[in-house]
Amino acid sequence: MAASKNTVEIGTVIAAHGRHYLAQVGEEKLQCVTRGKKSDVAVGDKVNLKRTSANQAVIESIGERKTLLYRSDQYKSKLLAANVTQLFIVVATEPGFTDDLISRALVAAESAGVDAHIVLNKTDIVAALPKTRERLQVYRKLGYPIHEVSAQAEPDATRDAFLVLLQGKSTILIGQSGMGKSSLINLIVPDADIAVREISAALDTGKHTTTFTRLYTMSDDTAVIDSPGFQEFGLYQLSEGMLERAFREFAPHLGKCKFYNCHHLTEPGCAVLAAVESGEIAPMRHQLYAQLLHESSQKLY
Ligand SMILES: Nc1nc2c(ncn2[C@@H]2O[C@H](COP(=O)(O)OP(=O)(O)OP(=O)(O)O)[C@@H](O)[C@H]2O)c(=O)[nH]1
Ligand SMILES: [Zn+2]
Repeated sequence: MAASKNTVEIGTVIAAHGRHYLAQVGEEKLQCVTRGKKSDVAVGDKVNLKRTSANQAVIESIGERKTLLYRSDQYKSKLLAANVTQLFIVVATEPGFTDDLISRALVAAESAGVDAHIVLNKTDIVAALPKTRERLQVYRKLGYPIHEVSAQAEPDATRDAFLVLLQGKSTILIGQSGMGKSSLINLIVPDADIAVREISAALDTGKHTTTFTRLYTMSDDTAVIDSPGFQEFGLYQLSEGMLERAFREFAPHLGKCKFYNCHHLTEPGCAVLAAVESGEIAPMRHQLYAQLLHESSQKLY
């Protein structure tokens, strides 16, 4: 029997589309809205709900978040997911990926206190493997784990490796289009396609089935979140202090610049610039830092 209208129930937000949400409450999926114009609910949020009908509810409040991942442009920020413990960036031997997106995702993870890993898919395309490994070396040196898999050529080994990595965690997968993220999700979550159809019917997203973030519950303490591919990963919301700390290789040099308020851009006696000069910090990473600092100064909200 459905709970009475006045009981507060606890659910997990498993999909968001505009200001419409789908929450998992036990075995049920409830269509939810927020009160008023609030739209600060993220996939992964634990929410307190009050039912308005058998399969609908209003989100009364959001439980305390362990983590919150978000991105933003000049005008507003966009919640990606709440309560995730790790972020997997999916790349492939082919087609090519951009370092910009990888580093932005790493910065987002660092500033949210989320562990970041890189998944290199399509290792079966051996001709492109050495070059790809070489490109990922910069991240390996920074200490980010890199997992090599092949969703297509070694599905069983790939699934097994993932299940170990995901166990007990809440993991969000992100990646550029074509990297094989959908193939990996389908391996890990056997009924993913059915779940997506169910969710998009409930949220009435029409044909835009791949444009929303959704959460798959694997077990009580294990969840996987699939996020749509995006071209832009703006991080306008990060302050200068957050940015310099999100580049983990800057850490040994922070506080050692000549000027205490050094921006690490052109200042004389800058310890970060000296480390770039000596090859200790990759120029590509410092360039992205400068770019992100520029973006955050353009923030209009
Ligand atoms: N050779 C090879 N191809 C793969 C592998 N995994 C996926 N692919 C192929 O790569 C292409 C993209 O895979 P998808 O799973 O659709 O990739 P996606 O990252 O979800 O991309 P979008 O759906 O565009 O976001 C498909 O043609 C897959 O068949 C792999 O391990 N090896
Ligand atoms: Zn400096």
